[in-house]
Amino acid sequence: MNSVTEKMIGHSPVFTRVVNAARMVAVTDVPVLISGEPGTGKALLAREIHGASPRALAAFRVVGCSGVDEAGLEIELQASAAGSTLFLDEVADLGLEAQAKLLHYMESVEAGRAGYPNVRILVSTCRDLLALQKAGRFREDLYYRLHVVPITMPPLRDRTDDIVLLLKQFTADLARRHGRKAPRYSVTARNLIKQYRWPGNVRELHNFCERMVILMAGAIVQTADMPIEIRRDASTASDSTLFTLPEGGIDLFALEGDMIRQAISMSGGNRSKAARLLGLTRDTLLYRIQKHAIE
Ligand SMILES: Nc1ncnc2c1ncn2[C@@H]1O[C@H](COP(=O)(O)OP(=O)(O)OP(=O)(O)O)[C@@H](O)[C@H]1O
Repeated sequence: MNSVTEKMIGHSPVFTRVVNAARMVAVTDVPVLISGEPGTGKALLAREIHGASPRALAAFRVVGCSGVDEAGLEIELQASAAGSTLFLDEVADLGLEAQAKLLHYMESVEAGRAGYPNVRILVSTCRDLLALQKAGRFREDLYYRLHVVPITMPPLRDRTDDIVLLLKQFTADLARRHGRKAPRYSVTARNLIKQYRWPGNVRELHNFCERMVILMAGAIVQTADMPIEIRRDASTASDSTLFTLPEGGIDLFALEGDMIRQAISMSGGNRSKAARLLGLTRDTLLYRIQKHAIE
């Protein structure tokens, strides 16, 4: 049996937790509800759960639910063979009648009714299913039937530890696929990549790597070679001026002392907390407290 981690790249704690949950649920028959923003890897995880399950040798069928009505769903459900896995992508796009059909199907499979072969259901959504359920747009009974083991794929901005790993792996794989020499990244370009919020998540990072492999094969990617949205995001996030120096200048030493006093007071005298507020290590803060002779 394959491991769930085989194709899924990531080593951040939040990602590892997801993979561990997927590994545990893979060996069972229960439905899995995979939520998360677009491009976070929901479909890939569903495929990996199937691949790590005792059903790995049977079919894995994907049905995109957008535009699928009750009759369309019925056809898809009937086409699923015993022992296979059916992945319903964007399940919240099913209308209420189709939802009723799915619920009835899942209940019938679970009860082992004649004409209902043993098919495992995995679903994904990028919507807030609970909110839809409360708004009357998603059946409550179906919600709870699907909600046995919910797994939430974290957005890439919450697993920044994985960005460089994904960048390296995607670059190497895509360079091989396109028969190009992999580009390398300057330190500043790499920092921009780490700071960017990646609203399209792993898919956006993958597309970016592909673009760079094609356009910058064998070269060193500099800031100027990066897409405008990545440069713009970083300039608003970190490169922008934090504080504008007045024309008459300032007393930097006094300002530093003042900031340290404020941080100590804000943290109720806790030196570690104060250091965190100032983005310093505790040792550096203690050194500066001494330098400013702060009590
Ligand atoms: N952890 C990962 N390791 C390697 N590749 C990944 C990972 N997560 C996602 N990908 C890749 O990113 C792309 C988007 O993933 P996927 O289609 O699974 O996302 P999704 O959440 O289902 O997106 P959508 O909601 O838009 O359908 C795919 O090419 C997938 O192979």
